[in-house]
Amino acid sequence: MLTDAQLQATLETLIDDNSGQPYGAVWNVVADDSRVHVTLTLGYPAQKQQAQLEAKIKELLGDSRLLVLDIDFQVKSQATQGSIPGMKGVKNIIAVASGKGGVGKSTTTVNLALAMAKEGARVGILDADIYGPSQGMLLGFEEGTRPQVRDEKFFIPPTAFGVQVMSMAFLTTKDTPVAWRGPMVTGALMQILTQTDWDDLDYLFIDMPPGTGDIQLTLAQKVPVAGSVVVTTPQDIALLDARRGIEMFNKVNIPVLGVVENMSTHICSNCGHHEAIFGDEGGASLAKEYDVNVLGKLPLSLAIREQSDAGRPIVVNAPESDTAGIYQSIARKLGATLASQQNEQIAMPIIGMSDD
Ligand SMILES: Nc1ncnc2c1ncn2[C@@H]1O[C@H](COP(=O)(O)OP(=O)(O)OP(=O)(O)O)[C@@H](O)[C@H]1O
Repeated sequence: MLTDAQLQATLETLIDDNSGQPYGAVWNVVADDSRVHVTLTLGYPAQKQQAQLEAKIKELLGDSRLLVLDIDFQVKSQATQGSIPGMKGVKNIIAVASGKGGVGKSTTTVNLALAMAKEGARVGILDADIYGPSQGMLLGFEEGTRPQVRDEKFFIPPTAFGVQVMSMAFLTTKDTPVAWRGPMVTGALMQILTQTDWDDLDYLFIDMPPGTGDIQLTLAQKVPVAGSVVVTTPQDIALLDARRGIEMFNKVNIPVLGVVENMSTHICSNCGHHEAIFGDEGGASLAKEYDVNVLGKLPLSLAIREQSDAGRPIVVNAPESDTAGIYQSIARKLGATLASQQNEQIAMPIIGMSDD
């Protein structure tokens, strides 16, 4: 029988699918005659991997004793671009952007946020897509939803499926934002961001306005972002636009944690056949050119659209579906990539809420 130290050393060599690297020294093993109790402490949440990891560990150790696996995690605040002070109540802000509209950025944001919450994290969404705020609809909020206000100063974000949500749409009528000019938009968004009473979030996802114009650039400079995700479709033109998205983040020193390729293949609803109508290497070549990862590819799927439209995104509506599994995998990879930045924010100054 292997000693605890030997078991631990073996586990350290196991490859973490989410980072592509060995797990390393994140294991603690305590064994007796009848059972092996393994605790894994990660820098990102991975609760949904419990069964899969148990199977991998059993196979690797080849030990006949009962295996008990606890997966713990501790999300750390990563540094922000130019060391901008972080936000109170939020460990890491992740900006989700696209070079152009309609590629599925909002759908990707909501499903990734919900997937991250299912992995065990505390998650929020800020809908900064001023020209087409859709997070309220995607999460099934009634039209006219308004946040509660505390001390006449702070918004308490409404929650859906355990995720805290704020949107410009909760504060305006349908026609208001159209007339807004750039500086007003960024000013209003910064105000919403800093005046929201975010409650102890590991990750706050920002659904950015589509495109790479002044508003997006100003937001990327002002919001204390730890990392970004660029959503693209495989068509060439969208990829060209996605390049601009990556370049924008590079310009302001925000790490691009990865690319999500949306509507990547078509799945026939009759026979289930996958077809890459727009080619299947677009995201990969983009990622190679800019040295970023493709975090995952989502199919063009009727279920994604229908369930989003119905206010129950697929990750909560059909959590065991293959598509929900892809979002879970992307969420974990995103968390692992962010945690591996080795850029932890130390003695973080904080902006935003205060009770003074
Ligand atoms: N993988 C997918 N399969 C099928 N439909 C999808 C998929 N992803 C998004 N959609 C649908 O495409 C439309 C556009 O998606 P979404 O609103 O998320 O895009 P967006 O990039 O945020 O758009 P905008 O730039 O206008 O905010 C929606 O009707 C959505 O349901």
